[in-house]
Amino acid sequence: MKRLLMLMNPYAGTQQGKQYLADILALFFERGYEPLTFVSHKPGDSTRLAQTYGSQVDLVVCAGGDGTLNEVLTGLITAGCQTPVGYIPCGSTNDFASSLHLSRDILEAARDIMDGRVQLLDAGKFGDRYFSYIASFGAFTRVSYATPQHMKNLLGHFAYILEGIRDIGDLKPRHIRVASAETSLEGDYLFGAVCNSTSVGGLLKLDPNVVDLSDGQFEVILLKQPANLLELNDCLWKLNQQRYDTPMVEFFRTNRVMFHTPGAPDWTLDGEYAPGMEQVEIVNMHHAFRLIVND
Ligand SMILES: Nc1ncnc2c1ncn2[C@@H]1O[C@H](COP(=O)(O)OP(=O)(O)OP(=O)(O)O)[C@@H](O)[C@H]1O
Repeated sequence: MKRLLMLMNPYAGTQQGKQYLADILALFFERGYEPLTFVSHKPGDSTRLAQTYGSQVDLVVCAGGDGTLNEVLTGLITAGCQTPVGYIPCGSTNDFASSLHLSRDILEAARDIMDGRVQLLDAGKFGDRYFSYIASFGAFTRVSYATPQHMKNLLGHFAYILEGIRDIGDLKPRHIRVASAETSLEGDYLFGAVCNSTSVGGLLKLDPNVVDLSDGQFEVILLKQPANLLELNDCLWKLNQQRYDTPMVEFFRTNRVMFHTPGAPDWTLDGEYAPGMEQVEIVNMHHAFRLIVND
C-alpha cells in the first residue's frame, strides 16, 4: 500500500471538515493508501508534522483553510521535501482553492485528489517565512488574522466582512518604497499585495488570463490613498472588473521585490499574521511545491 499523511485543522472555517474525517480516510484506504492521520491541536502542529513525516509518505493531504495549507507548505519546504500535496479546502475564505478551482464539497475534493494530477506551483519567500499565494499589508490586512476564530466558525466568510467594516474608519496610507528589476516606486499607499492567486480576500479578483500560478512571477498591486469614499469605491469596482487602468493603482509583475516600509507595518501571509519589518525582500520560489489539481 502507498503511504499518506493526513493533516486536519478541526477548527478551520465552520468546523465542518472533522465531520467527514472518517469518510475521507475510508476513501483513501479504498484507493490503496494507508493514512497516517493527525488532527492539529494548536498553530504550528501541521508545519512540524509535515516536516517530520512529509518525506516518509507518497502523498500529504491537508484539510483546513489557507492557514493550514500555509503551515504544510512551510513544513515541506523547510524539510526540502517534494512530496505532492492534496488540499481539501474547508476554511472560511479558501482564496487559494478558488484560484485552483478545487471543489468546496469536502468529499468531492478528497475524491478529486485521488483522481488528480500533480501541478508544480510557485511559492513565496518573505524574509524567512513562506506563503502559498499572498503577502499583503495595509487596509483590511488585519482583518484576515484578527477576525476571531469563533466568529469564523459560526459565520464563515461573513465574519471577515463584519470585521472589515470595523476597519474602514481606520484606513491610513503608508509611505513606502518598492524596488524590483522592473520598476521603482515611492508613495503613500493604502494597501499592498504580492500575490500568486486570482482571488484576494474573497473580494478582489485578478484576471485568470493574467495570473499563472506556475510562471515564476508574482503580481504586485499597490493601492493609493483615495481622495474620498467615492473614489475608493470606483477603484474597487474597476479592480473587481479586473481593470488596472486607474491612477490609484500600481500593478506590475516580478519574481523578486524589495519593500522599504518605515514604521514596520504588519503583514499577512496567506491570512496569517506576520510582524512587520522596516525592509523585507519577497522572492518567488519557482515550482517550489507540487499540488494535486483536477481539471
Ligand atoms: N487545533 C487548533 N486550535 C486552534 N488553532 C489551530 C488549530 N490547528 C490549527 N490552528 C490554526 O488555525 C489558524 C486558522 O486556520 P485556517 O486558515 O486553516 O482556517 P480559517 O482561518 O478558518 O480559514 P481561511 O484562512 O481559509 O479563512 C491557523 O493559524 C492554524 O495554525
